[in-house]
Amino acid sequence: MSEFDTVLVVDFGAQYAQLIARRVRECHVYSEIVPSTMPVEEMMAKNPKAIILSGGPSSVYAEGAPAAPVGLFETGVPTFGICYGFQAMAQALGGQVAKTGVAEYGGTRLDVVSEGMLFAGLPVAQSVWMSHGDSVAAAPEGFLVTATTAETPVAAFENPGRGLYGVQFHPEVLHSDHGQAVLKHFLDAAGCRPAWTMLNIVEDAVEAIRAQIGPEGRAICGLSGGVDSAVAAAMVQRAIGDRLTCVFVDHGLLRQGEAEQVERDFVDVTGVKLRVVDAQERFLKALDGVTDPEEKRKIIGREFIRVFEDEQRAILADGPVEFLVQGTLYPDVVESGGGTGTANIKSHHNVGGLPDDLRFTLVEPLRALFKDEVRRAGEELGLPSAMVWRQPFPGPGLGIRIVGAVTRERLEILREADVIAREELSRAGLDRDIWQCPVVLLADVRSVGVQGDGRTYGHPIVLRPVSSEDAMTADWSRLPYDVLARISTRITNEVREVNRVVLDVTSKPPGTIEWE
Ligand SMILES: Nc1ncnc2c1ncn2[C@@H]1O[C@H](COP(=O)(O)OP(=O)(O)OP(=O)(O)O)[C@@H](O)[C@H]1O
Ligand SMILES: O=c1[nH]c(=O)c2[nH+]cn([C@@H]3O[C@H](COP(=O)(O)O)[C@@H](O)[C@H]3O)c2[nH]1
Ligand SMILES: NC(=O)CC[C@H](N)C(=O)O
Ligand SMILES: [Mg+2]
Repeated sequence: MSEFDTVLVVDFGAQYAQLIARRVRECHVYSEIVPSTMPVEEMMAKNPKAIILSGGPSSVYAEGAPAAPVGLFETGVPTFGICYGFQAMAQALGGQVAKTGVAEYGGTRLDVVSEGMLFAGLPVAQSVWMSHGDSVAAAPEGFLVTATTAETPVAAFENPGRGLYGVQFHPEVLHSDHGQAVLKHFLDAAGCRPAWTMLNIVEDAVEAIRAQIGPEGRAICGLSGGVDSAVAAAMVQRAIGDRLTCVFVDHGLLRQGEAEQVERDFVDVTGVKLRVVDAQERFLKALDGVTDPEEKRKIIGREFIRVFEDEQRAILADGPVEFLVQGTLYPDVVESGGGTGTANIKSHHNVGGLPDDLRFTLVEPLRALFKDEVRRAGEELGLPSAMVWRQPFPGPGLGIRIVGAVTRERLEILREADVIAREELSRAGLDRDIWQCPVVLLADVRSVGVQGDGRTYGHPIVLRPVSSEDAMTADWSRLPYDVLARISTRITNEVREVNRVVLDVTSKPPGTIEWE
């Protein structure tokens, strides 16, 4: 008998497939992801103790929609359907799935109507995270409906005799109150033993990097001052020492003080070789007049690589550089549409924004991880906590926080508003409470104001404070009113052209964190 049990996550193109796998691993059960197109015999060859069917962007009744793997429910392996997986299970077993016309996105109240196995011992009313437009209208025969919501009469069902369970909500996201307990109940019901332990992420990664780059290879690393690139750089430095050169690109889309922070928090601590490139001119020129978010992202992704190529040539004297290290995380990959059948939500500059003619071999030690796992690795590597706990800032920077074309003047306005928001949030001691607070300039929107007894016709600034664990889902942060008031007053007083400050009160889903 194998030392540990395996759970397969069958991926229907979910945003959250890795998250499900990770939650299973947190229950000390080994888990891996397989595409929904894998034949059942192949799945069975992996000897799974349980199977989880993921969510996905399709509708089960649509032509060409991925179906539950043929023969799966006859194998006797306990199976848990989540969202699309729940709908696919219902359909395959003779239930009904339909578009009810009412969608649920974000936090939703769930009422447990029958405890069953999944909800044993849990509160009858709980808050869960939903993201669906289709619903199970009728459960298959022999299934007990265990939960409902105001809009979804069949929000969970089970048939313990056959080892089949399903929920419409997403137990894998942290915002679902008892999600992890529900998942654990399924794993227990399936007889999975908590015998698997996560091996040391850092040591494994360093070993893999050494093997990939080889004894002579050289690498450059895009270093942004953010936690992901810092951790990736520190791992690579540990693996290949001074054959690594870091490159910080000032693309003109940075916030105030960004460059200084990289020097202070990272270079001083690690002694890594750093080159700072002033590339403002080329980025702003390439972005001139561009308003489409995806186009902006692709341009920024391409220009980053062009800068890295210039650096590749510039340091040729020390020997050729074949490898490019990036702090790519799993959310960057999945949102860029990088899973099997996964929708493209936005092209992250470092994944979906890469040009086709990339002349580097990528080194991405964090590609399967989530931010909080990366932070843990950063602490293990001994990086300073200011670095490890820094709030994320996207690579395309302020370029995707100006809704409209990017100009120097607009960047200046946004930079001034951003620094005020950050100052006030820090002063109120809220830095660790919120995940990040994008400050967005609606450059093509104007509204009427009255300032100094005169009429103004200025732009709105949007505050987007969110709480999150891993950026896959988020909720808007309930900031104290007096902090919001101070930020609003200061921005409208101190930043010319801005006469209105608005608060974004949208969760993710349905909104993403950044506006573009
Ligand atoms: N200004 C920059 N100069 C060089 N490389 C950059 C820059 N901005 C981003 N990158 C590269 O793109 C990768 C992805 O950016 P991303 O913002 O997701 O990560 P990060 O900046 O390292 O961390 P964080 O998410 O905490 O901001 C980075 O890890 C880094 O390799
Ligand atoms: O390096 C990055 N390159 C990008 O292109 C990019 N787009 C979004 N983000 C950051 O990712 C997290 C999730 O953001 P969204 O909810 O907007 O997709 C949030 O933390 C965002 O700030 C990016 N980071
Ligand atoms: N998140 C999901 O799996 C969504 C399933 C399906 N596309 C729906 O909207 O209902
Ligand atoms: Mg960043």
